[in-house]
Amino acid sequence: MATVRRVAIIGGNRIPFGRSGGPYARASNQDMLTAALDGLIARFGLQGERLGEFVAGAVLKHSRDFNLARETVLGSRLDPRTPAHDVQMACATGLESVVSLANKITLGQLDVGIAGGVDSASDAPIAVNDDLRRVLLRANHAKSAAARLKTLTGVRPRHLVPEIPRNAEPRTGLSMGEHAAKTALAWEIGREEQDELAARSHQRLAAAYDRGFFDDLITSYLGQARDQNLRADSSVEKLAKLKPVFGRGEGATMTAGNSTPLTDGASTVLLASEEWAAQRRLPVLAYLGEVVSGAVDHVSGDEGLLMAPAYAVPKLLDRVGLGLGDFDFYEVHEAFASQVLATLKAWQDPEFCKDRLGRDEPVGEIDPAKLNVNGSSLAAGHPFAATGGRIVATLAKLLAEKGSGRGLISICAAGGQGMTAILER
Ligand SMILES: CC(=O)SCCNC(=O)CCNC(=O)[C@H](O)C(C)(C)COP(=O)(O)OP(=O)(O)OC[C@H]1O[C@@H](n2cnc3c(N)ncnc32)[C@H](O)[C@@H]1OP(=O)(O)O
Repeated sequence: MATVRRVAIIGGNRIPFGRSGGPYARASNQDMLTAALDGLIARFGLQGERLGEFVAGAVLKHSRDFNLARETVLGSRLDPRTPAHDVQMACATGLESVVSLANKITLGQLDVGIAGGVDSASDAPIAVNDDLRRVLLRANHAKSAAARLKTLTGVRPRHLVPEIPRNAEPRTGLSMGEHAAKTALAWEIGREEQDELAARSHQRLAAAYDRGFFDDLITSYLGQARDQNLRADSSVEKLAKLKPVFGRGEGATMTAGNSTPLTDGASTVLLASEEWAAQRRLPVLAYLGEVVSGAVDHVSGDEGLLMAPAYAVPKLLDRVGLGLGDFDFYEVHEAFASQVLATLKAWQDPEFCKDRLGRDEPVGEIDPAKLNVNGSSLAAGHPFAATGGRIVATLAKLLAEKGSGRGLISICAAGGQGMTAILER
């Protein structure tokens, strides 16, 4: 018989995020995830322990990483008898890993585990094309060396063209930036407000580092002690000088400064039942509350690719009987500044709220002073699957610092999806 128990967030860890082709250019997903995992293990004295599960994922995975989480456990300081499995929900992978693990703790199926995520934009999986793969498979099945050689003589120059993963939606062919540019245009999101949001993200992340907020959340890695993308001196004036990179003509407002950079990094979060935490005398930072995922039809409908949270958050609020204003902190993943602003605008728009959400009143506004108070993905960078863990650990610690309260997480993801959750203390 299943029980239902609260899931405690005990702590998080990550490596500083690096820009694609930067300090981690030669590190694999497994290397980075192992570093983030071992950092967490060391912090909480879990060396040699057999945990309930390690649940993690990556968006860009090599075929050799068919169960990346399990291989990471085997290379880590955990007891190798700790089971592990992979999760994939694009940019929401990290949060989905947390939720997937938390559900097993809630149901009493296990007491403690670690969730995580990693991505390397530097080490993207380049594959051989389908034609060459078929020749190689035939050669592999050949009964003799001569037959194998004969099959291989069928290789033609066109077979050598590699399959390079494109940063594009499979069903539209547009990159996420191009999709976001269309949404920015539709919602009339201006350049200056995007640059303001981006500058604030950098300034707040720098301030959080300076006050030591990340001292126990980040393990230095390969000589990197802070997120490489962070520009403490960022300003609207500097950002205004950058040329648009997504969209066309006068309506193009999205630049390298108000978009997340391609990033490498990894994060982990320790979750447990309250009983386990109490037995270990480990303080609980916060508890995972309600969770809602969502998806929009960005292919045949007129929805923006990254607008799923605009739908999922109101559903989450209704489920728990709260208003948008009833939170102390809001962690809204900054895929692009324009994306955050379009989502906020949708919640204030009477027409969107009536026609799309079926509400008589707008969802409401978020106090900018409570939004991404320690900066977010525009400043830290966005190694796709590692962002959820970064956000959960940041928000849990903010709530622990405050002593009590409630925080809202909203993460948009490729494929027209999104994950939202509440943390409370
Ligand atoms: C659900 C989701 O999360 S969807 C989001 C998924 N993520 C993505 O799609 C990634 C999107 N990002 C990208 O594709 C790339 O990072 C791009 C296209 C935006 C930019 O790529 P690049 O042009 O290679 O960026 P690069 O780092 O070289 O920056 C371009 C210039 O802007 C400058 N710049 C970048 N950021 C800043 C900043 N914050 N302040 C001032 N200048 C900046 C750089 O210094 C560089 O200047 P330079 O040309 O004089 O050297």
